[in-house]
Amino acid sequence: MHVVVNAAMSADGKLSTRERTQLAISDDADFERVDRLRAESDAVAVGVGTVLADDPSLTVKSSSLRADRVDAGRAANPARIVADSRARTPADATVLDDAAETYVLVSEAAPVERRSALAERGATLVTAGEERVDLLRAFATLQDEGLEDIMVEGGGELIFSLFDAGLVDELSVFVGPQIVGGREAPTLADGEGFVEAFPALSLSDVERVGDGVVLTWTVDR
Ligand SMILES: NC(=O)c1ccc[n+]([C@@H]2O[C@H](COP(=O)([O-])OP(=O)(O)OC[C@H]3O[C@@H](n4cnc5c(N)ncnc54)[C@H](O)[C@@H]3O)[C@@H](O)[C@H]2O)c1
Ligand SMILES: Nc1nc(=O)c(N)c(NC[C@H](O)[C@H](O)[C@H](O)COP(=O)(O)O)[nH]1
Repeated sequence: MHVVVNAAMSADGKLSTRERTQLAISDDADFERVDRLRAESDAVAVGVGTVLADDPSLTVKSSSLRADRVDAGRAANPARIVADSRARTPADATVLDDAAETYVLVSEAAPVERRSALAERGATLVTAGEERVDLLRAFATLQDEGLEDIMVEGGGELIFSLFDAGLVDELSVFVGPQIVGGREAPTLADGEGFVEAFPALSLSDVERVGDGVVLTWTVDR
């Protein structure tokens, strides 16, 4: 399995505002790069915080990239993965529509009626972990399902946990030309934070995009 985290942050490192509502940091050129990354992936993953804040579709926007996938014998859109310990994904969330297959990763603590509601909407549930999703186990199950190339779009809570679990192979970040500020605003890696054994990165690419820059690192092992 190969896991790429991709996100967009302001010049001061924020993924959105202190109100945690969706904020377009990427410009059109960067959203096109994100679309190409999605099109290359078997699945696109987010945390339920992002589903609740943004209601994303996580589909490939370019019809020619979707057609290329179909020509290659793949589904038009990559699968979608939502890490959702307590099955809080709303039944009417866009990620549950029929544009792509959707896996919801839940813990044992997810209420039965919430799980049933998601299963009724066609989601495939993967249960791993007691209170919180055990990402190592859940991702092993996804690999058994044939998902090899995973793109993670955020948010900061999920990204921190994936680094903590040693699951990230590559990180690409668009750093955009604005200041957002706010000590409560989400950053690239939130969660508890590391105080030692910081994941170390090696820079593999730097690309100017408009007034921003895309930084790509591989994660040292
Ligand atoms: N700029 C960007 O690239 C970008 C990308 C995605 C999200 N966002 C923004 O980020 C914010 C949402 O991010 P967030 O950090 O609040 O939520 P998140 O999307 O990271 O989701 C966190 C949730 O994931 C679930 N989860 C399950 N297992 C987990 C585990 N092992 N570790 C951590 N979480 C686990 C939990 O229920 C948790 O509440 C929104 O404001 C959104 O707009 C920005
Ligand atoms: N690359 C990127 N740049 C941004 O400026 C931004 N705000 C996000 N945010 C990621 C988040 O998951 C969004 O909700 C999805 O990018 C929406 O995806 P859709 O268009 O609904 O498919 N991602």
